[in-house]
Amino acid sequence: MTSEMIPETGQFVLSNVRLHASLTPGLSAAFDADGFALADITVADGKISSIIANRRPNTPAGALDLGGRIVMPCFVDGHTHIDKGHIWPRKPNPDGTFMGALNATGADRAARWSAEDVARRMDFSLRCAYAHGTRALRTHLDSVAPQEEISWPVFETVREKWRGRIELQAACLLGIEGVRDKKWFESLAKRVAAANGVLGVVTYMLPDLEELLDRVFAQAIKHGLDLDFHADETDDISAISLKKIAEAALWNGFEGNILVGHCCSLARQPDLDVLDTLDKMAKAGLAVVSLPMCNLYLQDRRGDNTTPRWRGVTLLHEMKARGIPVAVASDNTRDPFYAYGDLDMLEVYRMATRILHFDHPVGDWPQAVTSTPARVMRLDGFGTLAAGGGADFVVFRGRNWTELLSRPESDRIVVRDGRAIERQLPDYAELDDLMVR
Ligand SMILES: O=c1cc[nH]c(=O)[nH]1
Repeated sequence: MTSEMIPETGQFVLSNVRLHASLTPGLSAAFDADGFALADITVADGKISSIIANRRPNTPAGALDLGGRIVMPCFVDGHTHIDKGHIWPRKPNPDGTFMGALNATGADRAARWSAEDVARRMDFSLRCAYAHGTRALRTHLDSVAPQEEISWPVFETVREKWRGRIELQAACLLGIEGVRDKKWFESLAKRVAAANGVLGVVTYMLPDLEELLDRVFAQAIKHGLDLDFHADETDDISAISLKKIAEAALWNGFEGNILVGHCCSLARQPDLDVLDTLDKMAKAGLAVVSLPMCNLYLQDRRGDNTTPRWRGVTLLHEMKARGIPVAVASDNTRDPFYAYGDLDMLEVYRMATRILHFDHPVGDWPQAVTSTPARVMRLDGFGTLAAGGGADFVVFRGRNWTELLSRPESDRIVVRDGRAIERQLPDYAELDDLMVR
């Protein structure tokens, strides 16, 4: 089976495909212990016209027999930084630490992030994401003055260019002390609202954290914005800004969506404190995105050649058990916060399975890279496979979890609007002129 075998137009049937229960809400079939069932997908004019259980001993005439290959809906990547992506060759992290990342990125941004530089690196990142099968992506945009005046207009142009291929959202990113400048923060919130964006800040412990959070919530309410936080990206057990966000959401009566990323320190805190925070998060309706690859890279790195002793990720299983929506996402790619990555959500899922134990049982963890981030991003119909929905899916070679998650699946077939797309990844050399030191 190759991409050329997918018809260019009209109606076709993909028979004997393996679908997961958590991603096919309308499918009535005998799912096995791993959550899979064999099915037939009919595609007509770019949409899925039916999905039915495969009960036939023989492939129906004219259908393509996929031999039990796994088919998943296109991915939704809910937390990325495509404004930073691919600066590593000109600005590596000197020691692999969080502070090393912050300082290196700040210096690079001030010196190099022109509109052209940001636009070209964003486009490069999106071509990677698209080729790997991503259909929607939220990026944070460093919005420390004066960068917001450059990156937001670039983002709006890039979003238009990519409409129909990748649905793009952006959230502003700044340390929460930036909110102390009320006038500037209000102007940023207006800019974000005008661009249909999401209001985001990075939270850590400050004496006036509660007051600053109230200002963030006030601006979100005033401008009708959803919220997206980076919280407690540290192993410091005294970092409890996640709990403060939940409390602020409750006392401000916030009704929009709130996504919180990282939340690393929670995994280091005593059980009773954790339970209290989880209760408040569930009550406040927070959703969480964990960034397993970036957390593994940055957390527990002391810069002294010692071996890391924890995985850096937050308590996703405990959150999920409380009904808190949980997702995983790419985060940074080839920048000082993470030296690697290619916006490949299958890689993220594979790494999450290993780091976070998305197995034994697999249950509905596949939703963490598909329908859960879609819900948080208010993207109806994304991240599931259903009759009437778009024919946007990825055909893998793997026929079970161990086959799917053991190889890179570089030859996967990505179908968008019923057609197999060209999956050529951009050449790094394209960015060489931007990487001169
Ligand atoms: O780009 C960023 C900023 C903060 N934290 C991250 O992990 N990445």
